[in-house]
Amino acid sequence: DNYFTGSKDNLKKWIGHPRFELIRHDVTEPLLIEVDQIYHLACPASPIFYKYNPVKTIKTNVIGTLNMLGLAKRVGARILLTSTSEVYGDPLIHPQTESYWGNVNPIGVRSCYDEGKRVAETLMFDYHRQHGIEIRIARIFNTYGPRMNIDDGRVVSNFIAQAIRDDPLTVQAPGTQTRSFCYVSDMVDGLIRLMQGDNTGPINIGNPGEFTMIELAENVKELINPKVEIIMVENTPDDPRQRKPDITKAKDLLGWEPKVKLRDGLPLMEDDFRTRLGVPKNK
Ligand SMILES: O=c1ccn([C@@H]2O[C@H](COP(=O)(O)OP(=O)(O)O[C@H]3OC[C@@H](O)[C@H](O)[C@H]3O)[C@@H](O)[C@H]2O)c(=O)[nH]1
Repeated sequence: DNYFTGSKDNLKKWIGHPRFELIRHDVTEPLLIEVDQIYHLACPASPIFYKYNPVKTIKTNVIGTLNMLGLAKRVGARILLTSTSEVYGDPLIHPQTESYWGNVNPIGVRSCYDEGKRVAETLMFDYHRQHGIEIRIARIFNTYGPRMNIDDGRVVSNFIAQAIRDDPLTVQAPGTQTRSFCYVSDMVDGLIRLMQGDNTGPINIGNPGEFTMIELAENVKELINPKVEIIMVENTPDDPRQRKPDITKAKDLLGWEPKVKLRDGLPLMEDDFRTRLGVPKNK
């Protein structure tokens, strides 16, 4: 981790464990270690963070992926890339299947991330075809859960922190745009199955339960703070209008299906946020 968005606090309980090693490193620099498997997850994933230094974001996706593929080639490791639902851009087919090539703006403010991940997928397949590297590609859909950075900026963490702090929930206009939210433990289970299985992917890993941002705000209000206000604020450019994974491949090839529904996952995240913010439930 280079700790650009991550936190050592999240790993406190593992530090000192004989089977755990933490290295401060940035994947845009080469890394020489001995490994059997590489989960290449490095890249800021929240739009506010990946847009903060777009040149660095694209370097992470291109040079970082080249470095990790170089490592995989040198030691003969299998490598898994966490790609993203953002490779579908503002999708014109719904739900999104892996065979859809996407509708992406190549010069927009999100391009450092969505085009960056598209190049990362290309590099993975070129190393596979040219050098016989064993690859796995997951296309992750919106994911949430405990231990997310409270100021991460993504919608679920924003709404939960706002509800706990009695601040208005900021729905970005028009509020009818949709997302499908996957709980973190389901995501981890999907990634491990993909790594251990025989399929290169790309495979969508996400929860097909689809919500508008207004519906998400209403759920957070009802479950966490019925008195909180919901307000409409300005959106950012190129915000995808709809997003929902087709998970037929994940079900058929990995035997994977998400278990945690949004209304069960939100309170688990609320508990963690309340502890870290120091605001008990019945304040
Ligand atoms: O406070 C907020 C924040 C966000 N939103 C809206 O919520 C929706 C989701 O926004 P987020 O910032 O959480 O995430 P996005 O879907 O834009 O991007 C994410 O996509 C999938 C992953 O690859 C990444 O985690 C991230 O890029 C957007 O429509 C956004 O306009 C709000 O309504 N209010």
